[in-house]
Amino acid sequence: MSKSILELKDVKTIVNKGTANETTILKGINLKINEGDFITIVGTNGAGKSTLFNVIGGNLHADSGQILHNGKDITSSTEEQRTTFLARVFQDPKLGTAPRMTVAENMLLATKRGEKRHLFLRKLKQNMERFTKLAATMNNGLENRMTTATGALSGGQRQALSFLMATLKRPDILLLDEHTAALDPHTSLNLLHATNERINQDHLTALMITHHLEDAITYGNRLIVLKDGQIKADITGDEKRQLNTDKLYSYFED
Ligand SMILES: Nc1ncnc2c1ncn2[C@@H]1O[C@H](COP(=O)(O)OP(=O)(O)OP(=O)(O)O)[C@@H](O)[C@H]1O
Repeated sequence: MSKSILELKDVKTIVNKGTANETTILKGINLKINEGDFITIVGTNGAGKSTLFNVIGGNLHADSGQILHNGKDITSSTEEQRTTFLARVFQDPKLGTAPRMTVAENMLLATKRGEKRHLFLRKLKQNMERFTKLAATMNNGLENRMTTATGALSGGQRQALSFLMATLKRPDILLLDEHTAALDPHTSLNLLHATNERINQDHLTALMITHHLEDAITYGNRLIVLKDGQIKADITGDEKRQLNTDKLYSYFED
């Protein structure tokens, strides 16, 4: 049996507590994420997908229930504490990179995720070849811009850099929050391919939110449908391999 990396037990989140607008967003999520799982997550707007990532990332705390990392209770640990084992890539290419620092400097910082970080010129030189090779795996010319300030990159290059940074120091859990949604179709597909390759090669454990049902079916070994704050379907194995968009769409309807 696969080892469980992260487990959510009956996790509920409530917003605007004690007011007329009090709403329960996640309504008792039970989810066991196993080592090596690549889980795609779909659901209608407002289903709770980003809230689920916020609760896993520690940006938002669960109001009840438990979150375990390698069996250890992390329910009340902070976002900062969780960066030691967790990395997240957002939809907005501006998030996740420091705009005035160069591509190589950003990559060097990323090797120290969750630690006290200092930039040493010597370390930059030592790592330049490795960073350039890694940048080249993104197939978008990032390797030719290693000494360019990140703010001057194209959106696609910047997002590819955010992805590389999230995976440079191997995370136990990688959260991809519609990380290709702001890119044009060609650039988006390119990043999706690079993402898939890196996750498979490095046997990363990843969760990816997407609104593209075809992508949710194509990528990953497991697919979760969130509906109204609950897990409506959790599909793996042959069922996932045989899934088509019509069948998947039916989970959204009833
Ligand atoms: N801090 C908050 N205060 C009030 N309501 C919130 C808060 N965070 C989320 N919500 C509400 O909770 C619901 C779930 O939001 P969430 O962003 O998790 O959905 P989502 O599935 O990621 O949607 P989308 O596909 O549109 O990104 C929405 O109705 C949203 O308006």
